[in-house]
Amino acid sequence: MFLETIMTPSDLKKLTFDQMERLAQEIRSYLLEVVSRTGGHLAPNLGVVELSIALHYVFNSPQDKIIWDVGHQSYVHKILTGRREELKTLRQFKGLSGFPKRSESVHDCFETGHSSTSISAALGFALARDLKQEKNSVIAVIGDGALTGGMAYEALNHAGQLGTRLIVILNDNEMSITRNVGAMSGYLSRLRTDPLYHRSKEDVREVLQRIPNIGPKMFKAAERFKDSVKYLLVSGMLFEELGFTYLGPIDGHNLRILNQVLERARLLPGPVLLHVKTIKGKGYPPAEKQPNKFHGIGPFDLKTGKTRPRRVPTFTEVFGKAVIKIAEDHPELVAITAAMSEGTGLCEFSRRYPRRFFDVGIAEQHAVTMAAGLAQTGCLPVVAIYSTFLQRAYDQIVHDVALQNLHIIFALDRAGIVGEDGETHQGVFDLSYLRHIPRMTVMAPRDQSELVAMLKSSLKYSGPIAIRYPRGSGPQEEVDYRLPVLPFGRGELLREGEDLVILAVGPLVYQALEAAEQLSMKGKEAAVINCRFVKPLDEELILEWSNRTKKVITIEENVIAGGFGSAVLELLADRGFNGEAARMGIPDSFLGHGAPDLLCRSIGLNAAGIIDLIKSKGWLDS
Ligand SMILES: Cc1ncc(C[n+]2csc(CCOP(=O)(O)OP(=O)(O)O)c2C)c(N)n1
Ligand SMILES: CC(=O)[C@@H](O)[C@H](O)COP(=O)(O)O
Ligand SMILES: [Mg+2]
Repeated sequence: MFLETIMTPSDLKKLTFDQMERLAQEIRSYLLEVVSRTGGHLAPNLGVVELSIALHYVFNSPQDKIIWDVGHQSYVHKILTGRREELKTLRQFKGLSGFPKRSESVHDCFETGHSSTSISAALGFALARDLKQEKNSVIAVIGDGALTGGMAYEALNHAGQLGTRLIVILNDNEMSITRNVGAMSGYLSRLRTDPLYHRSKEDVREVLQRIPNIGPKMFKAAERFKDSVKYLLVSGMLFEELGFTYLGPIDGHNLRILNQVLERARLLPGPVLLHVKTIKGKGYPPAEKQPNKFHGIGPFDLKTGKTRPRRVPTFTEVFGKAVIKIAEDHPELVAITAAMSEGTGLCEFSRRYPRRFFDVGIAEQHAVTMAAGLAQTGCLPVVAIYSTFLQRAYDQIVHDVALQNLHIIFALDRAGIVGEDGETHQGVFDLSYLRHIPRMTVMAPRDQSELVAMLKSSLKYSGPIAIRYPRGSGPQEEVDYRLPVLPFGRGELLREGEDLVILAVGPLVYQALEAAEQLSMKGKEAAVINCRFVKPLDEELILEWSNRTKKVITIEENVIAGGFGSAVLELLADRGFNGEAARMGIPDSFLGHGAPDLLCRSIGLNAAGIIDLIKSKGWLDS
């Protein structure tokens, strides 16, 4: 077993190519053994086994900097940099992160998680190196999906102009999470497959020279239009025009070729783009066949590739069904995703309404402003973007949507604690980054049926509307799709009580009810309000019960700073409230990875935490 001999990248350099090929097989088996138990991003990592080995063979991390775009494909890098054993704790509470983490290793030089950041970061490393007159290499590994993110072009544009030494490795497996989209994807596939694109200028000269009489003249004429010749016949013209030396496309599973071309790239003076062709899920037939399913997967049966069936409908599934039902009666409704059609539940919608479905690629900013154009022209866009990824489009929401007061429905999936994806993916800022935007409506359903009601109600409201809901199954096994339109801005009194009031947002309502039951057994009666609207607040209901009990607790799956609780404190302060209030939510720090209930418990964001808070305030005794 060569795998056990690899503790640092330098151990790799002792191996022959044949031994490295054996190592690649061992790594694949190990990935399958571990990820089938822990869950994780299996297919992306199976696709970069040889590339990761070759990178650490040719370059000298940590002196040479390797930045993994998105970073979901960094498990092999972690195995090669001394974390083979810790991989067994992958994505578990206090275990190894599923993304690069500087606290884990010096070889993780930059943290990623959101897409398309690697080239910008790499350019930063390269420029700092140049300023310090150092000589190390800087490498960004970016996927074809991540290359649909606009930030990548901002960086390519800048790097190409500066001409600094930088290596961008385009890991092209023709997949984002689902099949890749966009004109760039089409260009890359031509680079991969069209023989014409593989010819060099010399080949063209030879071909044209063979044509008697006119051949040489043609070549001279073509020479004059060198761009067209270069564009037509030299591979990777787009990148060359941006100032990069384009190498490839090469087989990303051939260690000898990888090592040879990486060695060449290492010695080139300016920015280089190496186009590498890989197979997402390579080496595990179920993943090769369904790279989307195995992009990010829960624990699964290695023999069958099957995951544990889920009984309770997820918020995502309910959203997907409800938006189709609504679309049947509203031809103006269009649905938009940013490369997350499966994750947001829009696949069936895309099949039913292909002309009313848009997958923009990993381009959240573009998605929002395109929605603004659609809304301005009579469509009703439903923009389904994870809470964390919508952070990318904050200014577009303010500048292109709210300012023009456009009627757009933002479906914020994965809002709240997502769990195993950790800090970069927790959807815990949206209540804070949305509620202060003028004209914005912000809602949070307590369960799947209320999500349906909010979607339907949003048709009757005006302006920009955000509905935020969590990852995974909701509390209901049966969903009622017939709920009536909700009264705008109104909360729901779920329980009366004279001793205190708990104002809860989303599914945390059920933790509040649980706490109220426990308090009742201690002789205290808590009122519980389902605060469906984070903006506008139901001021009347909140003030009534705050003044009545004089003790207020707010609880939300959002950072405490600037969230729902802050909005309530602002209201109470403005209205001269003279009681006591306490906020519960995510503390002012980044929440790591682990199972959501463990993470909630770790910060007391549950019924027990509510009781503990009440005890700490001495409210049980008063
Ligand atoms: C800003 C942002 N939007 C969406 C995502 C979700 N996401 C994670 S990986 C991925 C696809 C990446 O495709 P690619 O870069 O080709 O990598 P591959 O998985 O194919 O190796 C997407 C859309 C993200 N991480 N960041
Ligand atoms: C790496 C990445 O950003 C996505 O794959 C993300 O992990 C998907 O999250 P869900 O599993 O919640 O859809
Ligand atoms: Mg890809």
